[in-house]
Amino acid sequence: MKVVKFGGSSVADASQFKKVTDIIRSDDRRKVIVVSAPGKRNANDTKTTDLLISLGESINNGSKDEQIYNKVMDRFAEIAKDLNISGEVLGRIEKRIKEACEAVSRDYIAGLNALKSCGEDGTALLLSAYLQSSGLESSYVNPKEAGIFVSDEPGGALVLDESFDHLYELRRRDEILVIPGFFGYTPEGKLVTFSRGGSDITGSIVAAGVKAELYENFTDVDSVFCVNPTIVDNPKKLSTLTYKEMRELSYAGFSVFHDEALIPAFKEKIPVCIKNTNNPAGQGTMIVNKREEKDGHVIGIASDKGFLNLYVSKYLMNRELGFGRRLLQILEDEGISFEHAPSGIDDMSVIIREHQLPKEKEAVVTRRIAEELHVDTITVERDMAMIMLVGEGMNQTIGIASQAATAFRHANVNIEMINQGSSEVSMMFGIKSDGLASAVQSLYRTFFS
Ligand SMILES: Nc1ncnc2c1ncn2[C@@H]1O[C@H](COP(=O)(O)OP(=O)(O)O)[C@@H](O)[C@H]1O
Ligand SMILES: N[C@@H](CC(=O)OP(=O)(O)O)C(=O)O
Repeated sequence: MKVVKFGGSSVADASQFKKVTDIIRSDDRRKVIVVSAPGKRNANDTKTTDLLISLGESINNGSKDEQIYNKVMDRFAEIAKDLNISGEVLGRIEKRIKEACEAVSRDYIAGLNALKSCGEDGTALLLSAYLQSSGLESSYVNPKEAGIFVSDEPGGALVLDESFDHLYELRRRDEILVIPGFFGYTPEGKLVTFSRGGSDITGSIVAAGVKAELYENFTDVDSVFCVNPTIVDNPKKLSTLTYKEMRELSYAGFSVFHDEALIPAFKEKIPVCIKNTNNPAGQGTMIVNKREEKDGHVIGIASDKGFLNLYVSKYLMNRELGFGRRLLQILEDEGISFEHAPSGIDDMSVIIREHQLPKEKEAVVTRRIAEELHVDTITVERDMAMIMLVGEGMNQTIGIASQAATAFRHANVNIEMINQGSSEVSMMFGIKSDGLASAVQSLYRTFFS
């Protein structure tokens, strides 16, 4: 049995639904289907999830934006019309969206989660109806019915262990099951979504639960590339990656697969295959537990903007027991999570995502650090980017850092920070954001040309 997830780009319009149906029909092991909400049809389009979020915000600000509401409904109506799906299905979708809009007025956070889930829910209803009308026996399965139970963390839910046994029961069903991705229910019955891009997580949870032979993740690229294809033209395709490599790469910027989505599949050792809905015959990328050719080379370069460096220095910091703990405690008190914390004898840097430390909070945090830790210097440098070189065994290979440093020099980009850290499979470089593209291109030439 295979679990197959189709991302937003794969269900963006009726012609994509037809490709999805052909893919499902072509292999009778494709029994459990997880879908996202309709994504962008072209570069200037808006994802349905983003429309739903804007709709929820408008309700919260006091007046429901009817234009956005109509845009959401039009997207579903157009797909239904082009696929000849009955008005009853569209009526069900509309009813759910209206109920979620009312829920937003009562309780913004809970209501917004319900509203966000309508994108995936509507897609699942439409797809199962279309599969039926195409002669494939199929049912829509709500995540509650499937037994996807999650923690009560709206917009960032985590799966609860009990889900996996419930999901195993789905194996008893004969027809093709279509499950909306991106959300689950707390044991008390409250709908909660995963973080953005979370349909990948649903797919992985379901694959682990039903003990699938393969988790196929269909998107709009032929494979995972060794570098973001929007930064380097025609980059090298990766045929195989390990779970560990992919998790590092996703976390550090490979948006093609959610970084949290690997864990359930990894625990059950279910291989993951990333494939293209627009070219299903292509080989795709396999993500597995072990890769044969561990040649010690860099296999991927991930990058992301939007970081800051909170830097503190204090003479004799090395002698002050508990300094690091107290600094990180202040961040914890203020609800700020950090990414990396490289340190020197008298200095410590904490790398934080910029959205975690808005300007108002920055003032509070820096004042507390200055007053409570009596530091000599404290600075906050924004507009930082992180570049991660990833590859199993890479850190045992001599010369990677020096080759990387040469690549940065060729790109004329100053390295602000290097962190080989505790990960066995990655090396991180911090630079100013404006040098990101040229640094990544230069690293690509060094390691892949
Ligand atoms: N290293 C990479 N390899 C492949 N795609 C990448 C990579 N980094 C970023 N991407 C982007 O990820 C996109 C696919 O992910 P996403 O937009 O979430 O698809 P979906 O609509 O299927 O959920 C690609 O179109 C590509 O632009
Ligand atoms: N629709 C949700 C969840 C998701 O996984 O979407 P996509 O498959 O388009 O990345 C989002 O936009 O966050």
